[in-house]
Amino acid sequence: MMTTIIDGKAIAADLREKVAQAVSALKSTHDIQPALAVVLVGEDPASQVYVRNKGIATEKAGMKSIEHRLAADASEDDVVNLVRKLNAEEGVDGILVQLPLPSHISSSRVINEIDPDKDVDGLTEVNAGRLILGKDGLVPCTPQGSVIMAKTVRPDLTSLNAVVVGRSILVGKPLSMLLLAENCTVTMAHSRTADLAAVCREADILCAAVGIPRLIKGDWVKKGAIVIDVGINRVEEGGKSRLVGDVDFDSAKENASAITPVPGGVGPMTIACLLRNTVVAAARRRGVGEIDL
Ligand SMILES: Nc1nc2c(c(=O)[nH]1)N[C@@H](CN(C=O)c1ccc(C(=O)N[C@@H](CCC(=O)O)C(=O)O)cc1)CN2
Repeated sequence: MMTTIIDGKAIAADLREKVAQAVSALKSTHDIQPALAVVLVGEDPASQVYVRNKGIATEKAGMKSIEHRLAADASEDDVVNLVRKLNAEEGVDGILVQLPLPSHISSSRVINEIDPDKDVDGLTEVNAGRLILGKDGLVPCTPQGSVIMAKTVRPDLTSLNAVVVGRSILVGKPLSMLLLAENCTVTMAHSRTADLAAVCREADILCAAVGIPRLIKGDWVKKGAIVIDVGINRVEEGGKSRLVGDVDFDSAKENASAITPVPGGVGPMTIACLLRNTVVAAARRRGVGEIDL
């Protein structure tokens, strides 16, 4: 069987181009330049890279990028006060607090301070509620990117059995809701699911977001399934550091009809969807209405 390797970089580049066109139209017809504010607390090296890449991508799409960096020992109140200030700023359309936060700060408290209409990560309780209720809101970026990728190989997901392995707030739970909205029959599985292999074998769409390197083996993948690997795990192998997913790519691709690689799969979609959410939020907040991207 020919297996399609779903190219996240190419799909993300395409989405970023569409966002840039929407931004250009907002500027020329409404004199609006969307602005994204990113808050980074501490010096986590990976977070610094992600934040820098978000800033570059935001500017490349023609939007304004605002960065706020707080020291690792900033208090929870310092972060909350900054979020409140950004909520009140008319010119800020999107607010994102880079995760993880230092352990002395409650991410849940900080995130839920964000104005839901500026919550471009889609992580506030209000946006989680909107997603469950099927109302317009802002949808978390990585799950949004995962569904876009699956739909590049199978535009209509109706009636498919989707298994989501992982139940995080950032990915597993919202991804399950998005697949339900696509009319899939969704099973939410996790590291403690009894006979996880058997559950995975039922999947027409198998999404792995559990954070365990290569947990999902090739013989857990049904012939012809679409495999979306959300895991990004750094492992040491042969004296070298490399990124691997939650799926054992080489064996899984023998059975899958389509599969996302790591790196170059879902990861790049995260930032592209963030840009999309920012332009969508800007158009709604500023009374232009819905943008179709
Ligand atoms: N507030 C948020 N914090 C975090 C999120 C998020 O969506 N919102 N997600 C991750 C980190 N992240 C973005 O913030 C992110 C992770 C990975 C990638 C990516 O493109 N990865 C590449 C590989 C990169 C490498 O070589 O190291 C890939 O998979 O191809 C983009 C964004 C946690 N925090």
